[in-house]
This record gives sequence, structure tokens and C-alpha cells, in this order.
Amino acid sequence: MNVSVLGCGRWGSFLAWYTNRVGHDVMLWGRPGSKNLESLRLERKNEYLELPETIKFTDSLEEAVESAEIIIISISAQQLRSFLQTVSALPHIDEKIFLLCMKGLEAGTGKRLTQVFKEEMGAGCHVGVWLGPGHVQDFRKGIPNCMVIGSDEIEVTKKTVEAFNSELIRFYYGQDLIGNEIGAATKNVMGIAAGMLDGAGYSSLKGALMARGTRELSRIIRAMGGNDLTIYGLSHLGDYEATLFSPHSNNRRFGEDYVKGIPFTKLAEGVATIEALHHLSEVYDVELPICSALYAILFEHKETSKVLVDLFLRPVKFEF
Ligand SMILES: NC(=O)C1=CN([C@@H]2O[C@H](COP(=O)(O)OP(=O)(O)OC[C@H]3O[C@@H](n4cnc5c(N)ncnc54)[C@H](OP(=O)(O)O)[C@@H]3O)[C@@H](O)[C@H]2O)C=CC1
Ligand SMILES: O=C(CO)COP(=O)(O)O
Repeated sequence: MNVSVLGCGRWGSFLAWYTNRVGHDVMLWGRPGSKNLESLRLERKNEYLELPETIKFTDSLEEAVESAEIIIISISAQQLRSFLQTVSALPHIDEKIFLLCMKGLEAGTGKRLTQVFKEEMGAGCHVGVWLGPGHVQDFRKGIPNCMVIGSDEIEVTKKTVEAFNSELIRFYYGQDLIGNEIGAATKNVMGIAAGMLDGAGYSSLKGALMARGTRELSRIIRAMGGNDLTIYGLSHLGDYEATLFSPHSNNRRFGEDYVKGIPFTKLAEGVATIEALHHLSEVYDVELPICSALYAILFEHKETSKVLVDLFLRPVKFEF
């Protein structure tokens, strides 16, 4: 099958490598002027992996979209809407399947990425999400993992799982698009919190973070119409090892560097998601104590240690 991957950073380049490895003809797109694309074209490798000669590169969006049956998008979540405004002008887009391989919520609106997709591409365009745990560094070593693909259209879920399942990634059919999208975006938020605990020397609190974080996020999923059990699936709890405990996680590292006062320059999607959650918590009137604490630290510039103490001083309550 012809597959195009739009976005050639850390994850996009991996997705091109992986989909080619499982037998597809793959084209990897980067925007004109992309340094990532330039160096891939020059050396066929980046800091994460090497790409085989069989993968084609292009900076023509029209060529990438036109030539593929399945189009994977992996760019920074906050850029999705403006990016899709360009993609939506291309011909035959309603004949394709788009898979969003990105974890975020739109800051300002709190919208899920498939909602943003439908608004910009039209309700008739086919879209799914590919989420769950995995770092390029681990897959490249041949260490397998489990992920989830989901869509409002079961045919999209089944077709894409069939196209991409392999001994390296075992896929599950997603059953709750709302829960999976919120779960995937918010695991980055918990990753930032975990990094802050690591940076402050409080790593032993990460167990409590996992227990209470899943609890509060299950409430927002339920309020939004999803299944609160999804928080315990691959897109969220299943991604904790790769985020809350992994040296490879950008979000965890962002949190750790933040409390140490070190600037972090790579993409940490959880930052904008914290802003989006602040909005959702007000819209749905759901209390999100941990997410609000992170909002206070990052957006209201409150002192991390003071915010942590305040969390501990909240009134005692029943666990469930
Ligand atoms: N297990 C999983 O499912 C994983 C998922 N991810 C997710 O993948 C997504 C991308 O992350 P990652 O690859 O680490 O990020 P990177 O910063 O490495 O790459 C982002 C890519 O997006 C491109 N981009 C940014 N803005 C635009 C725009 N307006 N138009 C077109 N292209 C744009 C960048 O272009 P340029 O090359 O010009 O900079 C770059 O190629 C995130 O949502 C992340 O959460 C990441 C890792 C694992
Ligand atoms: O989603 C990921 C792992 O599953 C990548 O997480 P980071 O963006 O925090 O590195």
C-alpha cells in the first residue's frame, strides 16, 4: 500500500521507518525549508534512526497526499489546525484515510485533534488516531510494544490495524475515541508532573501521582462523554512507563529541567495540553487538582514547592 507520513521530526521519521519495515511504499513529507528534512535527504539519518533507500522524501504536500491511500500526520498538535487548512484545499482528500499520530488538545478550545480535523477537513473525511506507548530508541533496538488505533469508523480502525500490525507493534482496536484522545494528550501532562517530582527529588511520589492522576482524568473523560475506564488502557496508563519513567520522554525531561531551571528546547506537548485542560475543567465543571497545580506553576508562575504543599493540604476525602 502507498503510505505518506506528513511531519519528519522524531516520531514522523520513525513512522516512515516502521511503515516501510512492515512492507508499504512510503513517502516522508517535510515542509519546505525543514532542517529535519534537509538532513534526512543529505544523510538518510537523524539523531534517532537511519532510513532505508526505499523511503522517498518530498516537500510537496500535493505529491505526498495524492500518492497515498493512508496518510499519517505527526506534527506538533498546536499546528494541526493551520496545517489542515492547507491540506483541505487538496483534491481527493475524502478518498483517503488520515491517521493522526500525535498527542495533544488544542490550547484555547480544549478540542480533541479529531474534532479539529473534522472542522477543517469536513465531516466526510476519514480519520483515526494511532496512540500508545513507544520510543524510537526502544523500537530501533527491536523491543516490541503495544499500541491502539481508533476511529469513529470501525472500517478505518480495522483497515489501518491490518495494514500496520506486526511483531514489533501489537495493535488493539480502540473503542473510545474521546477517552483515547484525552488519555493520550494527558499522559504528557502526568509526564511533566513526574519530571517535576524527579527534579525535586520526590520520585517516590510517582506511584501516588499515577493513582490520583488517572482518577482525576477519568472524571473529565466521563464528563466529556467517554468511558472512564479508557484511562487505564494503552493510550494513558499504558504509556506511563514510556513517559513518567523513561529517560527518553520529552515531557518528563521538560518537567525535570523546569524545576532545575534548565531550558528545554524540544517539543513537550503536555505544556499546551495543561492550558487546554484548564479550559475543559471550567467548561465541564470538573475538579482537576493535579492539572490545576501544573497550570499554577507553568502559567501563573507559582513556586513549585509551594504548589505541592498546597496539594497536600487539601481537605481529606474518600479515595474513590
Ligand atoms: N508513541 C507515540 O505515539 C509518540 C507520539 N509522539 C507525538 O508525535 C508528535 C510529534 O512529536 P515529535 O516528532 O517528537 O516532534 P518533533 O518536534 O520532533 O517534530 C515535529 C514535526 O512537525 C513539523 N511541524 C511543526 N509545525 C508544522 C507546521 N505548521 N506545518 C508542517 N509541519 C510542521 C516539524 O517541522 P520541521 O521539520 O520544519 O521542524 C517537525 O518535522 C507529538 O504530538 C508527539 O506527542 C511522539 C513520540 C512518540
Ligand atoms: O508519546 C511518547 C511515548 O509513548 C513520547 O513521549 P514524549 O513526547 O514525552 O517523549
